[in-house]
Amino acid sequence: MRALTKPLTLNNQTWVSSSMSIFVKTSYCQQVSSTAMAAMCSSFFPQLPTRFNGRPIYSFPAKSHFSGSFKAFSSQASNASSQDKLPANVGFLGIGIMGSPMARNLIKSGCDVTVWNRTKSKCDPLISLGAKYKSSPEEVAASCDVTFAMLSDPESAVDVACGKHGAVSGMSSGKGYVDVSTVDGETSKYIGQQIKATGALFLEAPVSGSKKPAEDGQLIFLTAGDKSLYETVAPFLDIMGKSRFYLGDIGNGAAMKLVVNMIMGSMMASFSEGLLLSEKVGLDPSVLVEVISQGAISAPMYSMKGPSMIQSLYPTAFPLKHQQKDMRLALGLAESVSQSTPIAAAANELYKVAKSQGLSDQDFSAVIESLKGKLQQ
Ligand SMILES: NC(=O)C1=CN([C@@H]2O[C@H](COP(=O)(O)OP(=O)(O)OC[C@H]3O[C@@H](n4cnc5c(N)ncnc54)[C@H](OP(=O)(O)O)[C@@H]3O)[C@@H](O)[C@H]2O)C=CC1
Ligand SMILES: O=CCCC(=O)O
Repeated sequence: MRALTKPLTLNNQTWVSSSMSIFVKTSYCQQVSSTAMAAMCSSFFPQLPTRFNGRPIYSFPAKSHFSGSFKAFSSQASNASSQDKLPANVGFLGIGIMGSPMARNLIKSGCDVTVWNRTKSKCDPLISLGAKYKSSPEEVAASCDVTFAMLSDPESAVDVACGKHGAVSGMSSGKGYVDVSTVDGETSKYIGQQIKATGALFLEAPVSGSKKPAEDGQLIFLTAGDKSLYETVAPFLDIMGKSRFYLGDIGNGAAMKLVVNMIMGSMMASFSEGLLLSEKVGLDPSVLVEVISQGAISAPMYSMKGPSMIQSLYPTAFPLKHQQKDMRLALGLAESVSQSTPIAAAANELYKVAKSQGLSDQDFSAVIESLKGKLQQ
């Protein structure tokens, strides 16, 4: 089940996503049978539509007493045929903070998953859950219908896809490669060209959402590339995520992701300044976090990260080195179209300072430390 992103017209009525209503779709990975769900919904809300694109949907008020493992239903969801043609084997390359829970959710949903990671030991928990292991990206790609890759940066994404014993060597017609790493559009296009030269299909699909949404299967996929591969892998995206966007040509998914993370990086830098300023003028920064949470600039990020930042604790969900990489790539994107981005440029400098302070592997909220350093000088 996933959030409706556009109005949906059914039975001559328009249904929109709001705090009042969500739509529910049944799928093979959910824990309540469609019959049971249909019975519940028609019993409580007999006036609501029950089919979309030939598939059953169920709708009920979001604040009702229903709970469980459902996800919001998107107007961008695939049609019935895409879910009828589930590829048999799924590969997953890159078992880091994000790759590990994403692959785990695929395994737990009953998919036949084969994993590889540069540091093999990170695969062990997944192997004990039933995953297969291959000793190179090439072998994973050769043995799987669809292979996902979740790697650090452009360099590692290219290396794992196109390097020696890379995924490209195992690809062929009928297969698909889905790169969910955050990279720039040029890198994505390069990887896409190499994959497509083998006859396989390519989709870029970076994600919005961090460690916890990855664990909860609540990521937001920003996809672009081969539409037929998008349709084919939609069921897998729905296991790992709560919504998905198909944005057209390769590069658009990467660009969307970089713009989102550029905004996020600037927000975190500004929030850091505010926390430190409040403290310096004698205010309680915890109260600042509470005040922000009740107003128009409220964001989950502030409420989640603020309390630990006040204690100078930065448990890693999104490594600072990756946020700085995204700022750098976003600034490159802006440069390519002569768009002025002075706020992001200034924030990027703070992330660079934080990296030089040895904070690369801390959470990106550790950027606040770069400002403490300046204040002490
Ligand atoms: N963490 C987050 O909140 C989010 C991260 N992202 C993006 O997802 C991607 C992965 O992030 P995350 O999981 O947090 O990062 P991690 O640093 O935890 O994982 C990075 C992965 O890339 C692998 N890797 C790095 N360099 C190489 C290389 N040269 N060759 C082969 N493998 C390599 C690592 O292998 P090894 O284990 O051997 O080091 C690891 O599997 C990044 O692009 C990030 O920007 C996107 C959304 C949210
Ligand atoms: O790329 C990382 C994104 C983190 C998030 O969306 O919370």
